[in-house]
Amino acid sequence: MTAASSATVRPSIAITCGEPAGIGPEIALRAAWELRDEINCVLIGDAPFLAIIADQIDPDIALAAVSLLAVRNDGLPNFPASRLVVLDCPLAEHVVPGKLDPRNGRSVLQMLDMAIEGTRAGWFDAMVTAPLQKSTINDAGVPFTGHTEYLAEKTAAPHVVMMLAASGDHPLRVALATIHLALKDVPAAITAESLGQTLDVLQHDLQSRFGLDRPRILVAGLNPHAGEGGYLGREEIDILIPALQAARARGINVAGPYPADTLFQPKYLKDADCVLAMYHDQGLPVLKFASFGHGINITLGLPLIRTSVDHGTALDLAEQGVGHADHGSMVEAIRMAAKMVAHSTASST
Ligand SMILES: NC(=O)C1=CN([C@@H]2O[C@H](COP(=O)(O)OP(=O)(O)OC[C@H]3O[C@@H](n4cnc5c(N)ncnc54)[C@H](O)[C@@H]3O)[C@@H](O)[C@H]2O)C=CC1
Ligand SMILES: NCC(=O)COP(=O)(O)O
Repeated sequence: MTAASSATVRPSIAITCGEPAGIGPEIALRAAWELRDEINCVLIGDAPFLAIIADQIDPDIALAAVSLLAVRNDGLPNFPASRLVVLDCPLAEHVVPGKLDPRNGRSVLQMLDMAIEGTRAGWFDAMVTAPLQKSTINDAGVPFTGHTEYLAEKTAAPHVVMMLAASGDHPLRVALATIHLALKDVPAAITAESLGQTLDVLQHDLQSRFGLDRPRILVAGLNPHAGEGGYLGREEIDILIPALQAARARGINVAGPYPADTLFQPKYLKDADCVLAMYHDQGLPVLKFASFGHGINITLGLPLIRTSVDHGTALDLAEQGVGHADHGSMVEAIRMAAKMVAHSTASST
């Protein structure tokens, strides 16, 4: 039984604080404190370091540190909402805001490992991640592409999908057919099989985690003008159209491929639950233009709920000290995780 299975209990959500030299610790603390009456946010990070940042934000923020061993033995402690629980994940080195130190890279990954363990064990109902610096994890000697791929590997998820969502009642949602991939490798990665798996994951998770009965998915073409009848590329004719036909035959409400430059207009979007873009920089700039600062990054296809912010580590802001970063996207990511917990609980009962 997870912590949110009783309506009277605040959902417990793990928040990994991410790259310590970035804005992650600050936005995690600010958001957790703001939401404390509705959500039990458990921060995962270096407890003494977080205490310093908390004090700089607001001396009223009260933290209670617990060790992984204690939680493994006794479960999450039950503190009142006026104290934020910190699951201690010690850093290797002193942090200088704005200055990356690969010696802390492995601790950042340990935060993720703790969140995964705790979410799978039922200490947490979901996990939310603050941004990390992908290059610093690689500089620490660990090949790393992103949280999405790391979580897929650690949970043995066969196929995951990155989806970003704006906030609001009828939010724009943009999912990606390929994720962190060099542009030159994109065309070869788009196969009928991978597109079919992506559409299956989208359909499944939009139903089970978002409560949408029959989600309508619009698919962007890969090439300009969706290939212009084959004169500007054949991927639409050879791969996308057959994959969409097969998905329709499986009962998925999918349309396209549409030219990506015309698809993102209200006429098309008003009846859509999600747009599937073919690659990272085809879909995400649109979403970020529409809602930067309030967008949410969601990983679909995992055996757990994970959301994140729509931005990176913002070292330029961290370097200036606390008080410059907007924590709006973190608030939305935590709220979205809590909503997904509620939908998932409802759809499994
Ligand atoms: N979920 C994650 O872990 C993500 C991590 N990243 C990583 O972050 C690092 C830096 O990426 P960049 O491309 O520089 O993007 P970035 O989002 O860190 O910064 C881009 C611009 O947006 C501003 N900005 C970002 N977040 C803000 C906030 N909360 N409030 C106010 N302004 C904000 C920054 O000051 C900067 O001017 C990279 O290593 C990248 O991989 C990027 C996106 C997501
Ligand atoms: N552009 C989104 C991004 O890079 C975040 O990736 P991930 O760390 O959530 O996989």
